[in-house]
Amino acid sequence: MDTIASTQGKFKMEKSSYMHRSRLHSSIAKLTFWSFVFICIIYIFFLRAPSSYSASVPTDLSRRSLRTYNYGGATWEKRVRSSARIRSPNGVSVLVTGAAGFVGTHVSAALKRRGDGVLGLDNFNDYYDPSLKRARQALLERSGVFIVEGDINDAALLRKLFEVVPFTHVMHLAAQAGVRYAMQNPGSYVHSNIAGFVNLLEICKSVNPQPSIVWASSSSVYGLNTNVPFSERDRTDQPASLYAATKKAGEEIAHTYNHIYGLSLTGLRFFTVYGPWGRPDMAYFFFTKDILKGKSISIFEAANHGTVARDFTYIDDIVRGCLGALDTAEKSTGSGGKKSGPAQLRVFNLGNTSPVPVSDLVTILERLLKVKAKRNIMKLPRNGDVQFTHANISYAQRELGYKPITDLQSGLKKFVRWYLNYYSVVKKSAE
Ligand SMILES: O=C(O)[C@H]1O[C@H](OP(=O)(O)OP(=O)(O)OC[C@H]2O[C@@H](n3ccc(=O)[nH]c3=O)[C@H](O)[C@@H]2O)[C@H](O)[C@@H](O)[C@H]1O
Repeated sequence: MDTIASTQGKFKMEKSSYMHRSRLHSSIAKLTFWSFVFICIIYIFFLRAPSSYSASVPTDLSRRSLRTYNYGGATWEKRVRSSARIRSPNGVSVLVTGAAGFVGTHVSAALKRRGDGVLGLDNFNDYYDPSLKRARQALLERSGVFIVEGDINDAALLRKLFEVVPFTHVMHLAAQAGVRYAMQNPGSYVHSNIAGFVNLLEICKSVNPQPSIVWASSSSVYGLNTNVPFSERDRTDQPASLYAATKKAGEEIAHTYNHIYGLSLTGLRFFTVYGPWGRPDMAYFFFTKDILKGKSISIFEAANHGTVARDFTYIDDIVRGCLGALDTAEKSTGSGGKKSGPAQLRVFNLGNTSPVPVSDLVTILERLLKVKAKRNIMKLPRNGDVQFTHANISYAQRELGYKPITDLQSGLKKFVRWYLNYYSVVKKSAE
């Protein structure tokens, strides 16, 4: 054997021509066989895959295309069940969408702490640094919360989750956030805040039992409203940004699903939520980063040097509001996609009731960071920002027992402590 392989020359070639031919045939047969096996494996792989594989159509407009996610299988189902298992006598089982997000992480952790079953869902998109989302995921994992990686537009995945766990509640926090980014990427707002929300509601209305749903609306729905403080009864038909318009659309969509299918729906209008593990696209967060780097920050002011202010609300207060909403949510009344009676439909402001000018926020940060900011005062750009927000929270106080207790100074102190610690650890581990 090794002489044939190693010897060159005419004689040897002639002598071995039969063997060559037979080897050639056997090689072709082997190649055909292995190609067949390979094609079978690819075929089986795609057949077993959830519908999101075939639905994966990336578009520039949406940015949030349905990526390929892996789910299914006995081990995966076991993790899902274990995460969603209720561990306290009056506990509930909650599917938290956007669980690797800022509010989602805090709400998931709080639910888990009190013994509720919690399963997270998040698509880990790159709107802001996904490594922060991964760090939040790791934090939740340590407390026993599993986050399934997937998109709320993936109907097959949502159906599968409800097959594995009959969730009593959905805390829907997955969304495309950010007021100003809507001008850069309008499609992502439609994809997540409208199409994604409708997809989720379609699943919720058809499963049995239907869950009760609490979801994140936004203070931005008040848009150009000038009544202060903003009350749930005020008009919300003048959104100033596409973000606000999609959240307002969400409120109307919620009305429809409540009306037709008997889904119990509670919308929460969050007012500029801030705190540890926050969102890097928000002003308090990137101001902190830029002040520490000695970079100048832009502070917006309205016409005629008008003050721009926000009703900044601390994350722990928001979490209490979310839990209050879940705890007072009544059951949905439909089954098999049909309504059998009127169901609860609510919208609440969750704010702090004390607006603070953005320039004061910067002064607090300067004190906490012990660094003077390089302030660049500029005109409020016409890209969706409103001049001020101010929540009237009496309805939430009455119905949910909501009572914010954190002023901006104390809340930012906790944020800065977290920020310095988190980024020193990240920096150290990168060295
Ligand atoms: O309540 C909400 O529903 C929304 O809250 C948040 O939006 P906003 O209140 O606009 O927060 P954020 O961007 O932190 O700007 C804070 C302030 O800084 C001012 N601002 C901003 C940037 C800048 O460079 N300079 C500046 O002065 C700016 O004019 C503003 O006055 C969420 O991002 C949004 O997803 C949504 O949840």
